Order: sequence, then C-alpha cells, then structure tokens
Amino acid sequence: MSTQQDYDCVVIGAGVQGSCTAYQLVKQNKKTLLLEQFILPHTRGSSHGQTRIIRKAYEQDFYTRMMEECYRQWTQLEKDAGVQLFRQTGLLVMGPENHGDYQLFKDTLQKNKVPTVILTRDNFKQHIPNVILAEGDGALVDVTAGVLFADRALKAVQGQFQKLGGVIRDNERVMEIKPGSVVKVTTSKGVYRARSVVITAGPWTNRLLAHTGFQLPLEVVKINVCYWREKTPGTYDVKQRFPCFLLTEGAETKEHIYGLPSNEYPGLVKICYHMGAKTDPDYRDLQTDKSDIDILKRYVARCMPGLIPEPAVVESCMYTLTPDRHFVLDYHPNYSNIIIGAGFSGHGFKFGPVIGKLLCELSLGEVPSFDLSPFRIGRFQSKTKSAL
Ligand SMILES: Cc1cc2nc3c(=O)[nH]c(=O)nc-3n(C[C@H](O)[C@H](O)[C@H](O)COP(=O)(O)OP(=O)(O)OC[C@H]3O[C@@H](n4cnc5c(N)ncnc54)[C@H](O)[C@@H]3O)c2cc1C
Ligand SMILES: O=C(O)[C@@H]1CCCCN1
Repeated sequence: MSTQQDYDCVVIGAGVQGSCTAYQLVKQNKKTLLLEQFILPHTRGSSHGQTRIIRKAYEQDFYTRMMEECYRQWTQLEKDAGVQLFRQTGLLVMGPENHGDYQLFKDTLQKNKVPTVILTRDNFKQHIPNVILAEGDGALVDVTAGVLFADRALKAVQGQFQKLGGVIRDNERVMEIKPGSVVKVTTSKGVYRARSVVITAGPWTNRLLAHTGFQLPLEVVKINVCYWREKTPGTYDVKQRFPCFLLTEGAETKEHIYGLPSNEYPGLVKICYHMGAKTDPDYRDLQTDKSDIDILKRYVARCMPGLIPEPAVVESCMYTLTPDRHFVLDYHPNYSNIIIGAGFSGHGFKFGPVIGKLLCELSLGEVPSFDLSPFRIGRFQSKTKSAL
C-alpha cells in the first residue's frame, strides 16, 4: 500500500462525467486525483464506443439551454486538444404529429430558436428516400445536431487534464469512503485524503454511496448496441449526409428508437432501443435479454428498407436510469463536501463539459452556473434510502 496523499479533490470514476469534472477542477488550479477501477480505456461502463448523438432537440427547455454552452465547450476542447470531436449531420426527429414527445421537441426547438427544418411528407421522401415515415407521423430536423466522437472525446479530456498536472490512477478501485471535513478514500492500492470528493461512478454509484449510508433510486439496464448492414454500401453513410435520427414512438414501441449514420464500421448503421433489461454492472454480460433487438428488427424491416433486418454487430453498454430520466447533480444529503453526478439515463454524454463545470462548482462551494432544481436529490423524496 502506498502512503496517504492529500488532494483538494478526489473524483471517483473516469467516464465522461468524472473526466470532465476533473478537468474543470484542475483548470481552477485544484490538486485533483481521478480514480478509475479499470485499466483505461475500457468498455465496461457507459462512456465507451466511437459515437454519441449531440443535439439541441429536447423535450425540456433546460436541456436545450444547457446545450448552448456544451457546443461551445466541445469546440474549445477540439481546439485545445487538436482533434475533431464533432461532425454535424442534423437530427431527424419523427413521431406522431401534434402530440406527445414529438410536439414537445418541436415546441422546444421553436421556442429556443434552434435552426430547424420541418419536413412535409413530400420533401421527406425527396430528402430522406431510404426511411419510411409512418402514417400520421411528423418529421423535423434539428440542424445543429450531429455525431460526437465519444472515445476520442474521452481521451482528449483525460489528456488535457493530465497536461495541466492532474493525476489519473486507473486499475485502482475505491473500496471505502469515510466522510468528514477531510474525506478519506481507500482504494485497492492506497489511501487519499481530500477536501471534497465527487462521485461519478455511473452504474456503480449506489455501491459507492452505500459507504456513506445513502442510496439513490437508480436502475441499471443493459443496452444492446446494434449495428445493421446496408444492402447497398453507402446508403445511410455519414458522407452521404444521412442524419442521426430519433423516433419518439411507433408501431413497435412507446420508447424511443434512435440511430446514427454509418461511420465507425463501414456499411453498418447503429440503431438502438432506448431501454434495456435490468442488470448488475459487474455481471452485465450475463444479462442476455434480447427483447429490445426483436423490437428493433421489426422496426428496421418496416422503416429502413435499405438495411438487412438482422443486426450484424451487437455491443453492450449500460444506462443508469433515474425515475424521471433527469440527471442527479447535487450535494450528498448528509455531507456537503461529497458531490454526486449520476443517473445520466442514457443521454448524458453530450452534456459532459457542462456537467463537469457544474460538479466542479458544487465541489468548490460556488453558485452553479445553471439552475439545478431539475437535478436535485430532494425531488425523489420518499424514494431515497438511508442504507444505515
Ligand atoms: C448505448 C448507449 C447510447 C448512448 N447514446 C447517447 C447519445 O447518443 N448521446 C448522449 O449524450 N449520451 C448517450 N448515452 C449516455 C452517455 O453515454 C452516458 O450518460 C455517459 O457516458 C455516462 O457517463 P458516466 O461518467 O456517468 O458513467 P461511466 O462512463 O460508466 O463512468 C463511471 C466510471 O466509474 C468507474 N467506477 C465505478 N466504481 C468505481 C470504483 N469503486 N472505483 C473506481 N472507479 C469506479 C467505472 O469503472 C466507470 O469507468 C448513451 C449511453 C449508452 C449506453
Ligand atoms: O442522448 C441522445 O441523444 C440519445 C438519444 C436517444 C436515446 C439515447 N441517447
């Protein structure tokens, strides 16, 4: 065991949220340690894979407003790290016209003056010939949206953090957190003391919170990340300007179905179901439920005539869901120097830079730059548990 070391802040978990938080802290000249249980890079959490959707289209204003700053910060990171992290493709949103989520997306985009194109049935066929728009569905494009190169982004943030003197220790699992005015963090390899601790442990959040006598109402699900082969290579390619897309609800489902253009694997289009089966993060691969894939097969057969309706590649990822699908960004209810960033509910990657900034502000006791009321733990009331 190494000797005890002191830090201004220890961040637990080097996924996108922990890495962005650590980077913000070191930018504020804080002596920061980022701990990760696995050897980096790894594919066991929620932040791996080449691509994620970035978009301003949301059902709620507060996300659309936060995205303004996210775009600015991702662009800044591209400059600082000298890598391309974003490719604009637009996001095609489809769903039953004039009601439900589709209408919420439309209202939010219009209210926030986000560049948007509303497609009529005729120009849909013309612009997006290889997708079938269901009877009664509307379609619009959030022009600002696109693909974030996720693995590359994570590497860039971690690299910038280290460049400014931040310390990453991977292959080092946090075993115990002892709250106090100075928090003691015991890992598989050492003991650290910090003025504040940020817990960004993704699907393992409740495992860590158990050391502090507290549990959040989180549910971890496994997502089958499916890639579908083009019948004619190039039909849905990013180079042909095929957009990311999101179907709010359809004949197959009330959950969202979403996709990204063929890009990381030539000739393969990523299309996933926005829900999965419950899993234990340490035994993710033992969860073999494939009902989401069955839903997707039916959808692809009906609406994506240029794809073979059988996935060619299936990878795994996890969502950590809150009951309302909004994030948790807050102080620990009993210890103001333990900060929690969790429950990103399958849509947190694009917000990484702003989440990092907010968690950094909370850990420094500063006033957060955005209204955090949608993200407060207090909203769960009776659903939070004392684990003592
Ligand atoms: C299939 C899929 C598609 C998605 N699509 C999108 C999208 O299009 N757009 C978007 O914005 N978002 C998307 N998301 C969501 C986004 O990827 C997640 O919200 C985000 O990656 C969550 O990051 P995190 O840092 O909270 O968690 P994680 O990436 O899981 O990081 C937590 C880290 O903590 C570490 N850890 C846990 N316990 C310990 C411990 N005891 N000691 C040390 N380390 C520990 C873990 O090993 C892990 O590395 C998607 C997610 C999935 C799964
Ligand atoms: O965050 C996103 O943009 C995507 C949209 C659909 C569900 C999964 N996540």
